[in-house]
Amino acid sequence: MKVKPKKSNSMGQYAELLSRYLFPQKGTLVLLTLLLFASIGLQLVNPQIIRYFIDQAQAGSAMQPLITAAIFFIGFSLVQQLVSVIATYYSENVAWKTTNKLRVDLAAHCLSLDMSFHKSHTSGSLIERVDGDVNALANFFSSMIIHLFGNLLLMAGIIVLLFRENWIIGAGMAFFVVFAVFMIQWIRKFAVPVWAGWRQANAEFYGFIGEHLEGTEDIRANGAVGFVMNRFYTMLRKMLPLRVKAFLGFCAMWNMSIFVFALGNAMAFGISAYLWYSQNISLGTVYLIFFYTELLAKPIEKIRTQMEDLQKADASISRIRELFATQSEIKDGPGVLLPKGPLSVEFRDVTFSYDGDQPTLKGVELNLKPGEVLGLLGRTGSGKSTMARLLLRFYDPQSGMIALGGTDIRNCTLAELRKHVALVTQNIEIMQGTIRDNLTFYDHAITDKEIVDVLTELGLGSWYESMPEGLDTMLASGGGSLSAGEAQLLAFARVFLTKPGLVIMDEASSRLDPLTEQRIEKAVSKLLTERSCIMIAHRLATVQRADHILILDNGHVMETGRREQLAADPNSRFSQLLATGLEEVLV
Ligand SMILES: Nc1ncnc2c1ncn2[C@@H]1O[C@H](COP(=O)(O)OP(=O)(O)OP(=O)(O)O)[C@@H](O)[C@H]1O
Repeated sequence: MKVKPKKSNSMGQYAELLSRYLFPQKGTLVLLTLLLFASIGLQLVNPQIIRYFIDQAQAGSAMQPLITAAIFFIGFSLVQQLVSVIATYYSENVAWKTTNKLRVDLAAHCLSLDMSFHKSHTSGSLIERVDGDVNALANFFSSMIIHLFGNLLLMAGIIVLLFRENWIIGAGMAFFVVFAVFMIQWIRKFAVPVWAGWRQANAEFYGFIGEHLEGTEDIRANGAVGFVMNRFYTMLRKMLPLRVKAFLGFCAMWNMSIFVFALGNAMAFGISAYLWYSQNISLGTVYLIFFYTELLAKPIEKIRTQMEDLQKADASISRIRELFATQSEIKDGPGVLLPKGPLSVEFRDVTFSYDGDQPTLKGVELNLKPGEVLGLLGRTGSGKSTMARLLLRFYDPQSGMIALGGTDIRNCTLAELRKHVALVTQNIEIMQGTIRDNLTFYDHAITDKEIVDVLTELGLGSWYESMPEGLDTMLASGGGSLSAGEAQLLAFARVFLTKPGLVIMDEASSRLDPLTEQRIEKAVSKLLTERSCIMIAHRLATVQRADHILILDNGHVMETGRREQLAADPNSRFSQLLATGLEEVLV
């Protein structure tokens, strides 16, 4: 897996992301910008109406102009509310559509990455990327740019209008804006790091709870509940001072804002009082100045939070770009198609290592004819599952070649290869969902009749009939509602439905009850007809089905040959295994 070097986010990268995800929404963006202008205009106009109202009332004017002004004021206020509701609707829409597209792209990219990537990244960290970081970008996409620009415009509009009233109040309030931004930024320097510390402690705490809830069975079985609780209390104790500090920091920020804006109001009142006494402005204008000063608080606060969001978005963009830059080493081949029906399997001098250091498979050779069954034997850790992983191209060997139906598997696309090769492992994943979804993996091309036929054929007919809602019956995550045998048979049913040419089966090594074993034996017989099969065998009965035997020892082929021949040769390792009993020797 290659990771391109990380670069800091330049404007170009922002532009790239915006043009790719936001540009398709340009119509809505134009509408949002227009709504924003309308909202700014309405916010600036309303105080002017109040000023007019006060001045007219003070001058003892007739009722009619006052009523008209009041109606205009109410009308504009209502329109402003309406504009803000419509703008919220559209900005949420843009945020959802753009981030969803990004989420889909990231999820698809993660799924396309090879196993070494997934082994080195926990599912939690991927969820954090695909959802957490993308959520952090929602605001960036939906409104940040427009609102940042809009708030700057509103602030500039207020200052310009104040200058229009009187240059002293204009200059005074311009100074106040600079002072307020500086003070709020200054106090943030102290408050933000304590918040970051608190969030980090929080993330660790939830990670701890999640991990230990998942491992509840092991913790109880090992009598470790007391130790875990001890650690839990220790973490809580460490969190208290962080929480107190974080809230004090928050309080300091909040109080600083109130203090700064109170200073602003005091200054506005002071200047207004002076101008009013010197008869430079009317009482209505005093109110106008007060109103605009109050209105100034909003963009200053908003610009501050938007700058914070921009910092968060910047970190998320870096992480998302890094993930997109991670490329899978397992690439689609030119697209050669595999033949239909049972596939021959060939390993030619295959050497493979997970870490590029100690080889797990060394010079492995195998020749299996179409429709034959290979019994793959070897001690735990000898490399049996690794051979299966190479056949599905979860990894590629460092040297040698693997062919199916005479085609080098590196020449097929991954989708084509995985359509023809099915893997049934001991760990059967049952997802929370209907029986249908669990069997078809959401492939709507598979009909209900096909599914029911396969279930009946595998001896699951009466089990299926007992399901209250048929194929729509929900199965619990992890297959809690199924017996081990039923779960195994459902895994076989999945394979039957995909109709592969090669089945790789990692046989369950644990003993099942005789009845279930019998059902599984029958199902395996059906599974093997008209298919090639590689069976990682743990039971004598299974080995008896094999045409060919391959025994691995520490990544080497220790012995290989036709089963009858090896069984007949008293010196072969296989005949010794048969004599001793497979389970005792191999497991
Ligand atoms: N993802 C991995 N990264 C690094 N090493 C691995 C990885 N998977 C397996 N190995 C190592 O490769 C060797 C072979 O593992 P493999 O799973 O193929 O053995 P196996 O014969 O199938 O064993 P078992 O019968 O216990 O399943 C082991 O030493 C194992 O520790």
